[in-house]
Amino acid sequence: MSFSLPLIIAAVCIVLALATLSWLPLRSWLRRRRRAYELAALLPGPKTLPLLGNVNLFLGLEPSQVLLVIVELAEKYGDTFKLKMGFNFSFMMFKPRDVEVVLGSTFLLDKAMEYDFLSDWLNEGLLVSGGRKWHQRRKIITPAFHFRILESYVEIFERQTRQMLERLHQARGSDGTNLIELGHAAHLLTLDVICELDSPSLEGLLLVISSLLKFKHLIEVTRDLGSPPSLPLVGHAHHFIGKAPHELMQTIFNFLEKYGKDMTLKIWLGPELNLLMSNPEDLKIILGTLLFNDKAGEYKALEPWLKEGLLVSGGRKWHNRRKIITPAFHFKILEQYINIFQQQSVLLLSNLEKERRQQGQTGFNLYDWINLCTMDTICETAMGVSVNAQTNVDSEYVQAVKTISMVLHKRMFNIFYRFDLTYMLTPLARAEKRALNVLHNFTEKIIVQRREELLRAGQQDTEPQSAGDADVGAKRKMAFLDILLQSTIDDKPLTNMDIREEVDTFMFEGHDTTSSAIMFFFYNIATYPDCQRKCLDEIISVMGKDKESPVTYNMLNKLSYVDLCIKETLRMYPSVPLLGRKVLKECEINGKIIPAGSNIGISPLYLGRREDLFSDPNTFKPERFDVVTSAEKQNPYAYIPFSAGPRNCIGQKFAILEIKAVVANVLRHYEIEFVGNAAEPPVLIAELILRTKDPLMFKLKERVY
Ligand code: HEM
Repeated sequence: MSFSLPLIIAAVCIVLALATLSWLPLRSWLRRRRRAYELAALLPGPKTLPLLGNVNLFLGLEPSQVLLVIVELAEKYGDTFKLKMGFNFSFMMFKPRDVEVVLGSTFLLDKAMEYDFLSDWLNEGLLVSGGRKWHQRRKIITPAFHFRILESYVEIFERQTRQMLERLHQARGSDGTNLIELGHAAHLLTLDVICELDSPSLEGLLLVISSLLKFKHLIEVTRDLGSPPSLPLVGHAHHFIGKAPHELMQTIFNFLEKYGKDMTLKIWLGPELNLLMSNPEDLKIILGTLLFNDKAGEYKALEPWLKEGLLVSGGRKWHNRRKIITPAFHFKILEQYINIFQQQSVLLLSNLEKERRQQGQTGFNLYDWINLCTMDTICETAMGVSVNAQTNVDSEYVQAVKTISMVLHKRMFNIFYRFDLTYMLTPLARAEKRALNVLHNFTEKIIVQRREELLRAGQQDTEPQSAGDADVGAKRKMAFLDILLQSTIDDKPLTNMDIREEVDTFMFEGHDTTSSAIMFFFYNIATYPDCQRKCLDEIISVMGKDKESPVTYNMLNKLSYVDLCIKETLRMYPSVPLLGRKVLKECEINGKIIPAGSNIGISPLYLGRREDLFSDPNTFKPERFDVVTSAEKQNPYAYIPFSAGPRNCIGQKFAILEIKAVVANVLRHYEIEFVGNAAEPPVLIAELILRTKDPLMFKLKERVY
């Protein structure tokens, strides 16, 4: 058999090209192509040619004939058929019901490939752009088409029409017999009109007018919503100025009780409209659908650290990321983490033991030790390395996490730090910059290292070889980081920056929340000793009397009474006391008009303490969550410590397992006693994470059994 030279060269080129392509993106591309072929096979369509597909049907046709061919094909193959243009499928849809689904969808917002031809001229203008960019632009451009603004254009339409008529009159000739091309004249008219509208001064004016109109509209449509007395210009801001952090939340809750209508309260902070909504029926729409998927302005403070990570991002970016991160929380993966929970709990116990030995009469504050434990845990599970926070509190990374958490709280809740311009001049801004440097460098280093290890190993499930940093100790399985390193979006692997956003988001969202929950759990069972006893009995019956035996996934799943106590703790003390969403499009929720541009605030804390939703809400009653014995039926949108719906907490199962592992280990060793007045509930501060005004102090008594 003999081969010709061009054939051999072609074969070598193909082999080289395949070898240079990284296997992962190629595999994912092939998977997508296979899926596209499978789905396309379900639809009718004309026969295809190799490589060309159906391109031959349109070759050499005049534009007017293209439409005729499509109509003919529709007659032959029905309302929905496929065309294959080269390697890509196009689906032609003529059924109004299908068209409604496509055009009404919030996901199918990106334009077809054919629009790429426009991008040299229009770049990423409204017509061509997609995702977050399209979202933001559409929002600011929409008011320019308000009817009041359109009204001001009528004069231009009128003037330009008069000019066109003049041109037509001349073209008609003196005897009126000349033929005129009306289409061309109309084209010139619309060109003149649009150029006139496009002038920069008009743009500025439009912006001012549209802002005023928008503001007026906000006032009009929300007139019927309940609100406390307001002042001109400041709105309701004066009610909050000068209030201590713990008074702010109480003030809002009091207003809701007094002025709220249908459990909704309207608060104007200057020109900013905030709606506090707490009717579970409304929350079903807000949290249960993807209509309100964008986060409120307050989340901006998180962006310097988390950039566009899962917690902060919106639109398509959020959707793609959520899809690829979800498998990282599969129970098979969580099971691998139990060892880490156990090892970190043992370190916590040794720190608690040191404190216990010198606790004195006033006891000590458990929170800081718990917080270091949850920091170590999330770091090791998300990145696969330990920062040794519990044994090395002074580590640069640990200090940077603490600094940034403090900065975020201040930026979100202190008016002095709210505005970028004034904030930049404060020492806090400089501290934030230094901390961000440390955090970002650390995460980046781990990602680069792991990427290289994966590349070197040439397979996807290797253990890391070394961490190579003074702060970085043990090496673990890295399901979360590995999943991100192996994922693709639109056939492209995630960049180091993309991955850093998500790893940092886990670091932020995954440790303060859990430590707050563990601290309030200890507070509750310390002030309800019967519940503490029941927890201990259950722990001993599931895990035995050997205090040192490690917890397992199965054991944790059997701790059902502990589970009820965690649920009840999160009802009374939800770690995230307030959530916020931004309304992008005016809508109606159960009869209330919610205007575009307003913020929606939702408080899991307020909902959890409402008497009409939870009987005797200020009493710790874990049994209320027992589905077998309790008569109390929980509304899923009234109990929302992990939020609800498609954008709920992705880490909730992880969090519950971690809390159980820590409390089971601590309760086996110590009886927990609250030092303070148990009859006086702690004064709460509802910031980014729920905390108490004064530290909760505890004494630990060694258990002997
Ligand atoms: C008791 C512990 C926890 C509580 C009470 C909690 C609560 C919440 C809440 C209320 C949200 C919604 C936030 C919003 O809409 O603005 C949320 C989102 C999120 N949580 Fe948690 N969380 C906990 C632990 C964790 C842990 C351990 C992780 C990671 C391992 C985690 C990762 C996330 C992420 C990534 C999001 C954003 C999800 C998205 O927007 O799609 N959380 N969490």
